[in-house]
Amino acid sequence: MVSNRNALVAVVRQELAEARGSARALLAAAESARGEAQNRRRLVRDAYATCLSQLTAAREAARNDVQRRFQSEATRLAGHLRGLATSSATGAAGAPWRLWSPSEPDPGTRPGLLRIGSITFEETAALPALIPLLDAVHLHVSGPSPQVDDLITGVLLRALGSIRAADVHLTVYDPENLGGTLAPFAPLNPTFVGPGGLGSLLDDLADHICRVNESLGGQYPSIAELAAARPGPRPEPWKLVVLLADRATSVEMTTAQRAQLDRIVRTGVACGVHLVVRGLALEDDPTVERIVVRDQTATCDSLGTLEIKLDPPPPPERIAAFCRTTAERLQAGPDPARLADLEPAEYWSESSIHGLVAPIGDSTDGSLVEVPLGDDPPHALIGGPSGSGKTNLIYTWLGSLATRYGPEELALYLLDFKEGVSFARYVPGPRDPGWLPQVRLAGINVNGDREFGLAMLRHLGEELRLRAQAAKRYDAGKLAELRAEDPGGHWPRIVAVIDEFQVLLDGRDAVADEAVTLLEDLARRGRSQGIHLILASQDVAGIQALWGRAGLIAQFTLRIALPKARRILADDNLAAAVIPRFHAVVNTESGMSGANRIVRLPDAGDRNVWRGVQRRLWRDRPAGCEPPRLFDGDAVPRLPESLRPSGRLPSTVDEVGSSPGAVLGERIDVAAQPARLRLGRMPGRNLAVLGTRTGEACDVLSAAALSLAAQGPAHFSVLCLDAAAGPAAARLFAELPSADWYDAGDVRFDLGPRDVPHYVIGFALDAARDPGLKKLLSDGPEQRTHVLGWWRSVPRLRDDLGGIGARFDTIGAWVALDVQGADLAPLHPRPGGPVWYPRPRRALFFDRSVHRTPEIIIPYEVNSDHT
Ligand SMILES: Nc1ncnc2c1ncn2[C@@H]1O[C@H](COP(=O)(O)OP(=O)(O)OP(=O)(O)O)[C@@H](O)[C@H]1O
Repeated sequence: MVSNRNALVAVVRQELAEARGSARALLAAAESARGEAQNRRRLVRDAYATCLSQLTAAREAARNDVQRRFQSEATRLAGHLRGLATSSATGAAGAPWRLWSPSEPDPGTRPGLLRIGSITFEETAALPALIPLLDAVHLHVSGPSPQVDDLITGVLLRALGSIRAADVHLTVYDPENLGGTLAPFAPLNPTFVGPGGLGSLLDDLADHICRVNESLGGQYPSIAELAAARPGPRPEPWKLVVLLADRATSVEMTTAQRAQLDRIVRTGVACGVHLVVRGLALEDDPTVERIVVRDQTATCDSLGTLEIKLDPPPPPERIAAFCRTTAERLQAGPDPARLADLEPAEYWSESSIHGLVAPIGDSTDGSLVEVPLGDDPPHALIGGPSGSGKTNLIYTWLGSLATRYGPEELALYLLDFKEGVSFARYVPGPRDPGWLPQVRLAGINVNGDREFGLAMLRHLGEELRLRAQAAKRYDAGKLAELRAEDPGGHWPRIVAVIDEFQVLLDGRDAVADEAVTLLEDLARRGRSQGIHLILASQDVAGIQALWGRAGLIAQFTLRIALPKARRILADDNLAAAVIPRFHAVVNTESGMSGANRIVRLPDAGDRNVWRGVQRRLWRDRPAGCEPPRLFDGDAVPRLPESLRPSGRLPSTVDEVGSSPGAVLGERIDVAAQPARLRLGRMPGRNLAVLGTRTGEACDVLSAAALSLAAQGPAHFSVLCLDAAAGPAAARLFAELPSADWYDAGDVRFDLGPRDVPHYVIGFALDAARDPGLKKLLSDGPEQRTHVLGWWRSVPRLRDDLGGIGARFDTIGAWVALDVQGADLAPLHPRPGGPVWYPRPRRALFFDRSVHRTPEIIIPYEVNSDHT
């Protein structure tokens, strides 16, 4: 029993132990499963956290990017808007008060927008807040009175300051303050309307609108039509009507007055009537811009919900100064026309067949004054003391002509004897390669070179001859007939302007005599051939040559006198003495009193303004339009490449011409031709260059030698007997294809005959003191050996030719530099020597076989460094 029990106990124990063991195993498995689950949970949590932080970073980055893009877009947009705003409200319409001053509107432009404050948009820098007014809307302003009045004051000043004073009339209805609200504008003489005056004011405005509308064709244009309309002169000044209504006004307003007001609102803008209203309701209309003011901010129709931070009102002293100067200007009459006002509607649309008509300014009533040139009057004389505006007048006239008549209709020859470059603006320059297409020739810095004036007159004389011949062929009496008979011909009217022409005619010399004769011929016969002269001078009275030839002066029936001009008008015509600055008297009847027209001249001096016009004309130039010939008295011409041996290498097969021409310098003529000395096989065909200017003497000799070398096979002997001429002589020697060199240690003149022409180029030949030279001079030319030598004075040349009493027969040609005319007497065909006053870079050239009198030439610059 006991053992059974024990056995049972043992079994139970066993089972219990097993059960406990498996329970423990189960527990352990459960524990490990739990650990694993916990581990997994931690991993998931970590992954989630990483993912979350990555997402946050990505979101941040994306947001930053979007924000950055937004910022830059907004800044860019704001920049565009600012640019747009600046160009829409330029000058007085947009400048801050601190920098404010009135500004002139550009011709042909419509009024722009006006600044009233600034707007800030999404952290961008503030943009100007602009509103329209003239030619666009009426303004209705509501809000607290002082701020509204400040805003209206600012708007008025901006509007008035950005248009011409004469183009607007201001009316102020201010029953409460009797005009005191806008008192600073009083100097402008606005119409102030007091209490009880509103009804008649509205009636007057309605009548005015009717009248203007009828003059516009009876159709009130819409705002869109107004904006699209071509800018043109306004038929009437704008009427800017400020209605500062008090409570009584709106209470007492009659139905008829309300109806008139509504009519004005609907039709006023189209007819230039603009209301600026506070204290009165205006009916809804597209032409009403409403501004609602709240303390220092406002909103307006055209800017939607954007809040405007209002500008402070303009400082009273700005308004006072503006009104004072504007009132003074108004009293002085309308502003003179500007150069741009003289431009035609379309360039080059006029024909010059019957003459040239162009405005040069306006009269005091604002109408343009036109000046004719043609059969009558054919020529013009302009006079006025220095500084009275002659150059300005010529600029104006030329500008007016050049915009009307194209190069087929008009050719200009311009010469200025002043020390200056007035006409340089019409020719190609370093800053502008363009030119005025009608200009055929321009002379600047000509004051020392009267010969160029003569050359131009000769050229015009030749043109006159050609035209007369053509006219004869076609049996035509005047240019209009010639052009009708020969429609394919090129017969523009020629206008030759000579400023300070007295320089050309001054002095009793051959130049003055020939110039007067040529002028007389041109003045007499040019009329019918379409050649017109415009002569300007500061002292016409002093030109004896002119007054001595009544026939000449009688042709100049068009007279233009600037203030204080003498002798331009008839003796009993005193108009020039009394006209103010920048005015002129235009008289087409030789200055007779009773035929005066007073012109106010525009300011044509601004080179940049002119450059813009000229560029447009130049772009439209006809194909083949050559640049004008420019003669600049201050410029030194370079020896053309074609006249150097490198330009044309001589070859032995080339024929040697019978008399090659040595080029000595540039002739002072219209074609800028080289002056040549023919060196034929005849006695005396030698050249003496005379004077002490080493550089120019070397240039003359070098140009001569190089140009000879360029013409065919030749041999040269270069003699250099002066160290100062050494570098130039050496360079010449190096450039000549066939040459020998001699210097002080090796002087030889017993040079044997050669089978090609032989030229002895002698620098400072007077230093040789060698009797062989005399023989070479006399015998050489017939054997085709010619001496081209430089002697530093005439007596030294004489010594080489045999001393006192020597004859100069062997010197057939000479070029004198700084040698006085009297010293040249022995070499001159007429006793006393030539009239010659030496001046730098000018030489007197005489060739016995072609010249009757010597001619002035400009020695070429051969090497730019003068070595
Ligand atoms: N109509 C004008 N409006 C404004 N300024 C002008 C006008 N005419 C001339 N001027 C100015 O007056 C000055 C002298 O004018 P301009 O050079 O034309 O005179 P001028 O008679 O040719 O003098 P000068 O013979 O001494 O050269 C210049 O500064 C020029 O800009």
